Formats: sequence, C-alpha cells, structure tokens
Amino acid sequence: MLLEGKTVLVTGASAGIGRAVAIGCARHGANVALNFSRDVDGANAAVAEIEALGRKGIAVQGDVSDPATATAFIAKAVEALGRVDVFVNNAGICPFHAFLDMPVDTFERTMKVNLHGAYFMVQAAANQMVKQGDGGSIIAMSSISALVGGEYQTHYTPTKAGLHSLMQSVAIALGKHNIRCNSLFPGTILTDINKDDLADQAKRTYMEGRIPLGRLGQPEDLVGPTVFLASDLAQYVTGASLLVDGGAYVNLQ
Ligand SMILES: NC(=O)C1=CN([C@@H]2O[C@H](COP(=O)(O)OP(=O)(O)OC[C@H]3O[C@@H](n4cnc5c(N)ncnc54)[C@H](O)[C@@H]3O)[C@@H](O)[C@H]2O)C=CC1
Ligand SMILES: C[C@H](O)[C@@H]1OC(=O)[C@H](O)[C@@H]1O
Repeated sequence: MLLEGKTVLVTGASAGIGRAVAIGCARHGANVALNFSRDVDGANAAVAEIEALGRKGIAVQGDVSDPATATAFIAKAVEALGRVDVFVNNAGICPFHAFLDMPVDTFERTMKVNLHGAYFMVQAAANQMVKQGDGGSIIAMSSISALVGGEYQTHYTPTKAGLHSLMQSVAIALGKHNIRCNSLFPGTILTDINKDDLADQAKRTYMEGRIPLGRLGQPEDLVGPTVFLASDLAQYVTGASLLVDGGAYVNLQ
C-alpha cells in the first residue's frame, strides 16, 4: 500500500473532493485527520468510513480563515495520530458573482478562506514536518482556474493561482527539509461548490462538450493523483502541478 504508515491531514474534508481524498488515502493505508467547518455529520461519517477500512481517523472542527485554526488542527492531529507526513490543503469556496458589483465581503471571505487560510495551514504543517525531521508532502488543491479565467470567478481564480504560487515558493523554502510541495489542478468536478452553477443544463452540456474524456469529474478522480503526490513514488517531484481535468485545458478548438 502506497501510504502505509503515513499520517495524512486534509482540510475541508466533510464533503466533496476533500472527503473523497481523505477516505482514498485511508484506502491506501494512511491514518487520516480531517478538518471541517460546520458539517459535523459529514465529518463523523467520513471518520466512520476511514475506521471501517481499519485505519485511525479523527475530525477536528475549525474555520480555516482563522489562523489559530491551523495550529490547533496540527496539534490535535499530532496528539491523536502522532505525526504529520502529508498535508492536503483542500478547503475552499467559490461564491459565483459578477465582477462589477462584487461585494467587498464576498471578495474578502474568498481570499481569507482559500488563500490566507492555506498560508497558515501550510506553515503550521511544515513546522511540524521540520520538527519531525524526516520530510513530508504538501499538496494544494489549486485548480485549472490557476491557468484560466472565469467571468463569475474574478475573486476566486486569483486565489487558485496564488495557491500554486505558494506551493512553488514553499517548495524552495522547504526543499532542504525534504518536504515536497505540489499543486493539483482539478477541472470541473461535480460537488456542492458548483451544484447551483451547473443546474443550468445548457451550461452543463457546454462544459461536458469541452472535455475530451467526455464527462465532468467526480471527487474520486482526485484520489489517485493525491495518493501519488503523497507517496514515495513522487520522491523527486516538488514545485510541480498536475492537471486533473479530463483534457479540458488543452481543448481550445
Ligand atoms: N469542484 C470543482 O470543480 C473544483 C474544486 N476545486 C477546489 O477543490 C476544493 C474542494 O472543493 P469541492 O470539494 O469541489 O467543494 P465542496 O464545497 O464540496 O467542498 C469544500 C469543502 O471546504 C469546506 N470549507 C469551506 N469553507 C471552509 C472554512 N472556512 N473552513 C474549513 N472548511 C471550509 C467545506 O465545508 C467543504 O467541506 C476547493 O478548494 C475548490 O476550490 C478546484 C477545482 C475544481
Ligand atoms: C467551482 C467551479 O465549478 C470550478 O472551480 C474550479 O476551480 C474550476 O475551475 C471550476 O470553475
């Protein structure tokens, strides 16, 4: 098993991609700590699935936009599971809104959750890995939106480009500690984040038509790429990004 003996931490893991990745890592042998913001039932159900796989799991509540959540999450994970080998920064929001009348609080909240929160989470996880002294893997759930724009995502796409930029810089800062830092770039994955946006059938059909593999993504599509970057198979991969988009990005015409 690729993650046997490793401890994996995932933020925003009560639903969607984070949940699939947390359970997927457990399936590949890891013990897993989940951060979640509000959905206690979702978090407990994910922990139950992890335990049913014979692994240890814990759920820790906290809003990632508060820097204090980061140090508390890492401390509670270490207390329960002993160490941090892999940190997956997944929590994120995308409240679709037009540019010209973007409310200040929507802009600021998106920045705080997606980027500021990531910064302090990654910093806290990295400090724990440095203390342990035997390396680690940090993975940011960035997006294809780090590379392309979105009319109703002017507040969101900069956070995803920023997350990737953060991974590139911390890959340099942490290389000497053998801590690898990489980004995943999911395309459009069917989760709660875009349920309302894709309720527009015309838009959904258009999006599907743009994808060479012929379908929108599912949260489970992110499991293999995450497990790879988390595992020792990726021992010489750092500062990199991997598109997981069914080919959407390269399909210009
Ligand atoms: N679904 C998609 O098409 C894509 C998603 N992504 C990214 O993947 C990540 C996961 O999103 P999805 O699973 O799609 O959406 P989702 O809405 O199902 O999951 C987002 C998770 O983040 C949590 N979260 C939100 N605010 C939080 C906060 N302040 N503190 C702690 N947790 C918080 C939510 O509770 C939820 O569990 C996000 O960062 C998103 O930007 C990237 C590319 C495409
Ligand atoms: C939420 C969107 O459907 C999704 O988020 C991303 O990061 C992708 O680029 C899609 O736009």
